[in-house]
Amino acid sequence: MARPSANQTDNARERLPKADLDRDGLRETWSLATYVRPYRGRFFFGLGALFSSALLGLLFPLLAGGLIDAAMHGGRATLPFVGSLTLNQIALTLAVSILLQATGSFNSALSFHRVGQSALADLRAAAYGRLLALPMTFFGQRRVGELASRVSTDIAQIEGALIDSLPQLCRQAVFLSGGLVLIAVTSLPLTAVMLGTLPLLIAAAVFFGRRLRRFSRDTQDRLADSQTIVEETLQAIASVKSFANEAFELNRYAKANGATLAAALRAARWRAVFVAFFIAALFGGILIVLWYGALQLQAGALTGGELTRFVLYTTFVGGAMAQSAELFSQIQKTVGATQRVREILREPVEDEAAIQTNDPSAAPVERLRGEVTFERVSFHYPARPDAPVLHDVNLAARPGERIALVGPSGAGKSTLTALLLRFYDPETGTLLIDGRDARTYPLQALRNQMALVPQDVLLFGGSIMENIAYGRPGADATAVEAAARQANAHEFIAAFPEGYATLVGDRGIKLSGGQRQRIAIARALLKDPAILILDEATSSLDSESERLVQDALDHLMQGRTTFVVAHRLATIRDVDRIAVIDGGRVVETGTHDELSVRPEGLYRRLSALQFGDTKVVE
Ligand SMILES: Nc1ncnc2c1ncn2[C@@H]1O[C@H](COP(=O)(O)OP(=O)(O)OP(=O)(O)O)[C@@H](O)[C@H]1O
Repeated sequence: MARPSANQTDNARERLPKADLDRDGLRETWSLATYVRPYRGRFFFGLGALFSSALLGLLFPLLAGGLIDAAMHGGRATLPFVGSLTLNQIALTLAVSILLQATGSFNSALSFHRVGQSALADLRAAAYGRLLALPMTFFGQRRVGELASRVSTDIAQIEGALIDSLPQLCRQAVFLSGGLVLIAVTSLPLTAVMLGTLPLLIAAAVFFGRRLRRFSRDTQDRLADSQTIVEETLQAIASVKSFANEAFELNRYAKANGATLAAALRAARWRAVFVAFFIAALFGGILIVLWYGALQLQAGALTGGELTRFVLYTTFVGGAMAQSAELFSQIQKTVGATQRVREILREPVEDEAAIQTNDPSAAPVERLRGEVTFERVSFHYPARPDAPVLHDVNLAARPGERIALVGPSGAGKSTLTALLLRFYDPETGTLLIDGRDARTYPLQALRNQMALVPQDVLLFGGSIMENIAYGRPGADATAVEAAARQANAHEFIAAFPEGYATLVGDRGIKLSGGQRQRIAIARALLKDPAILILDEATSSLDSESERLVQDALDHLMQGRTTFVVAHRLATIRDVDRIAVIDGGRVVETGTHDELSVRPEGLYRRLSALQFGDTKVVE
């Protein structure tokens, strides 16, 4: 999946639902502390630095007011908590406090970033590890792309909370409580006047805030709609162009874009009204405080320095209050994001042992002989309990036997191979491998002895060497080359100027279907499995390529039990036995010759369909 851009992530974060701040939600969020624990030393150091710099910040109005008082009263002023100082001493203290404050801010910012990023890297790794270990059932019930982007958005939200919101919350809490205490110390009547103007501002902020949020969510939704159009059309650009539908798509986009603009303008009008009101209310409030303060000054109840100090503290308190609404909403979003990430971390994995040891070889199984027996196996996919897929399937493969699974589309061929790989377990009946119930083997160790050569071979972004070595991570260059030779891939690889270092995938060269298949065969050869599953490509290759692939497959199948999911009957002449599947049942088994002569047999009918009425595969 394409990595979301910063902008997309921000948009997605903007749209995250908020959770109720109930006890469970907060407990879930608190559980994130596990990820911070390894870095707790640095975390508490950062917290200490943060509180010190916030407290030093609170000194500023006190000293600034003191400067004015000293200037007006013979060069010396008496300050609460500090004592009597000269004008220059006050200025020097102020300069030192600013320096210390900057040092504290530097240390706290650096510590919170380090702790936050490290904890988040651990959380991302844990979430990814968990996702990889979840059973196929989980992926069958969710849209994987959506899931991946949701996890990355949720983790970005948590990251923002750890790095920005939490330190901000602490700083603002110091400013709010410290500021309130210090303005009350400065002048109680003036504090009462200031607090009197607050309810109006808070009510306005809540009223406008709700509307603004609704409008901006609306804008984001519409923006997402128009982005979906862009993504869809770019992904399917070949279809758009081949249908010459550029104008149609442009029109569709123009409508969605127009709706985004209309929503954005509606939000902008409210925002403008809000800004105008807030500025008028803010300055009005300051005017009232200043007017009353000036009266107090005139009456001699307050000094000029005290009034300055008071106004500065008021801006601290006001700023902290204004930020608290945003911080509160960030906390709500973070609680929601944590809950969703924790849901994934709690999902049961398919093989707990593999997760814990993180080492597939931890529970080794001796080399399997490759005997496979489906014994009265019935199965339905967990997502569709009402649609049975396999009914009472009996099928046995001797070690080294090659069995082709043929049958109409949707008959259940791939499902049988999915059970063999233990992506799912049978509903009833048993799958035996070397005479032992497949469920009793350690999952990773079992899969280590199987290889799947799929229809659509996925090559990872990286070199050809890395792509082949995927079959046995850590394999050396000689082994990779030997596998490539056996898979008839060496020649075309060596013909590239960069040979095995040639990059493939999104940023590299594009290989043909036949070349990709031979890479996949080399991968499987390197893995050296006892049991092999070939999901044959539906589209035919040209005859030369087909010969090379077939030859490579012959090498691969030697000495291994092989199940070939066959779509084209022409390619399965050499198998030992054919199992014909229809409607989830094995309806016929036998060799090509045996099945071709059964008068009413399904195989004979399928052959007739593929090769013309009279001709049966030879
Ligand atoms: N993940 C899934 N969840 C639910 N149902 C599924 C799933 N995968 C397949 N099915 C259903 O199971 C049935 C058998 O599918 P399966 O893929 O095994 O058929 P097939 O014989 O391999 O078909 P084809 O030749 O077209 O690949 C189909 O009806 C299909 O719709």
